[in-house]
Amino acid sequence: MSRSPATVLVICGPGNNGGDGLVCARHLKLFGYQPTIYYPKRPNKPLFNALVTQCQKMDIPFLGEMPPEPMLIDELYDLVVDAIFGFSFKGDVREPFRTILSILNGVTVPIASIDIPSGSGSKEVGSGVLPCLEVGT
Ligand SMILES: NC(=O)C1=CN([C@@H]2O[C@H](COP(=O)(O)OP(=O)(O)OC[C@H]3O[C@@H](n4cnc5c(N)ncnc54)[C@H](OP(=O)(O)O)[C@@H]3O)[C@@H](O)[C@H]2O)[C@H](O)CC1
Repeated sequence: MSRSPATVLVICGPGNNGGDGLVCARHLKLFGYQPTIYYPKRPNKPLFNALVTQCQKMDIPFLGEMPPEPMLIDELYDLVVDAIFGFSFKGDVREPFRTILSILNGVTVPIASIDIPSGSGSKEVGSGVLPCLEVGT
């Protein structure tokens, strides 16, 4: 990690894997890291709304857009947390996640995947993102 505090981009998907990402961001902040969240497709359910509120109250920023180039992610963040899809991913990956996964496949900073690498088994993204670490839940 090159910055102090280290910066972490947490990318959250629309299901419980994404919810785990929101919890992860909160804990990162509590442990002194500098998380930023990208959460493009938010289910309108009380649990997820509450998790978002908790992050907002802890002043964790939410990005409005995915950084468009892998190089930009490499410049701004020390680590990416992939909380996009877990075990309920199926079929061909749909937008906006198709673009997101292809950008992630170009980054050189470490990627930590929650549960499993997002997009595993998809034809478009091969074996999914290539994490340096998988964290089971
Ligand atoms: N006991 C446990 O094991 C626990 C695991 N947890 C974590 O939760 C995930 C599984 O959560 P789940 O909500 O079932 O599913 P996912 O987060 O993996 O994803 C579901 C959403 O993904 C969308 N989806 C699925 N396939 C695609 C695709 N090809 N393209 C785009 N989007 C896709 C899906 O959308 P639909 O439109 O299909 O509905 C869902 O929105 C598990 O892996 C753990 O990380 C929990 O923390 C609880 C305990």
